[in-house]
Amino acid sequence: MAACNVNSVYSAASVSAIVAQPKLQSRTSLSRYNPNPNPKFPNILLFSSRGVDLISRRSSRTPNFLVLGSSKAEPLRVMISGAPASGKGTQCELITQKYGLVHIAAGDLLRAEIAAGSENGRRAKECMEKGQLVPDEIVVMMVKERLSKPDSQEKGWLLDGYPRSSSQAIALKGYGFEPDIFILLDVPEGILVERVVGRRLDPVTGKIYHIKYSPPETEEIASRLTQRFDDTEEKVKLRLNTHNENVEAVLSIYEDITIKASHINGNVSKEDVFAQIDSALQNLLQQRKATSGSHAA
Ligand SMILES: Nc1ncnc2c1ncn2[C@@H]1O[C@H](COP(=O)(O)OP(=O)(O)O)[C@@H](O)[C@H]1O
Repeated sequence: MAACNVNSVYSAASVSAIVAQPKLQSRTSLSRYNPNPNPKFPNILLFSSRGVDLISRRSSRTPNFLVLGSSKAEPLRVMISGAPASGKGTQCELITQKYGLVHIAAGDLLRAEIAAGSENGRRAKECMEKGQLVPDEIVVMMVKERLSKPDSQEKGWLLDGYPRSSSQAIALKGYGFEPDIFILLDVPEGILVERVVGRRLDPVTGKIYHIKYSPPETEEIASRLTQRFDDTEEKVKLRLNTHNENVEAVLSIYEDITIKASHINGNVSKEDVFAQIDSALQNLLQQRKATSGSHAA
């Protein structure tokens, strides 16, 4: 499904312009290494999605390789997706606590833009009111800029609610941002609407409550809780439709790195869902260790 059309400002040309400017994100610069001191035994460059490692041949006869320089442990790059109220926020909190990643939520970036009163914010709100996707020309640049900041580059990132369409995935890939893992929170649809309609935010602490399942601790907190403008039954149904229309296209792009963290009947606790995610992330780190070990061998 296409993004929402706001005042006809969305054009295919603007998106292809975004996609057509690939920029290789290499965290290891070749200039960091000394030039090969012995041209008789040429250096070997090992290219991988993790950057560039320089390997020098010790002798032309012995097939031993000495790793002279390798990029320091790469931070994790994680994408998380799921229907409205599938628990992305809760899982993101648990993931960032344990793995120290920078949490970047596309919806939060858009709400900040609305709060800032910008033209992009005004246009985004029109789409969000309808439960539709905000045009790529607004979202892609916002996410790309946040991912490019030094904290995301150094600590790694957890991208929440992006991409929501194949064009968003392709645009980000064009800028050199690709995830190590794509997590899909799989929650039965029946429980989602109830979760959304009862969801409340404490604007002071940022904590999310549910009036029935996770009520505020005190009267004082209860009196200041707010509700997101799109957390009504009518709007969540629209958002669910949008999610269902787009999820398969996005999944097909990340098929080989997708894990589904499942709520089965909706009865699984947040700790159990996190355990599934945690185990997938640990496996990924183990695999990396094994791969870097075999490079050094
Ligand atoms: N990647 C995105 N592309 C386009 N629109 C988005 C994107 N992320 C969020 N939005 C807009 O913001 C709204 C709220 O998103 P979010 O805060 O993630 O909540 P939800 O859990 O309902 O998806 C979405 O319904 C959509 O209109």
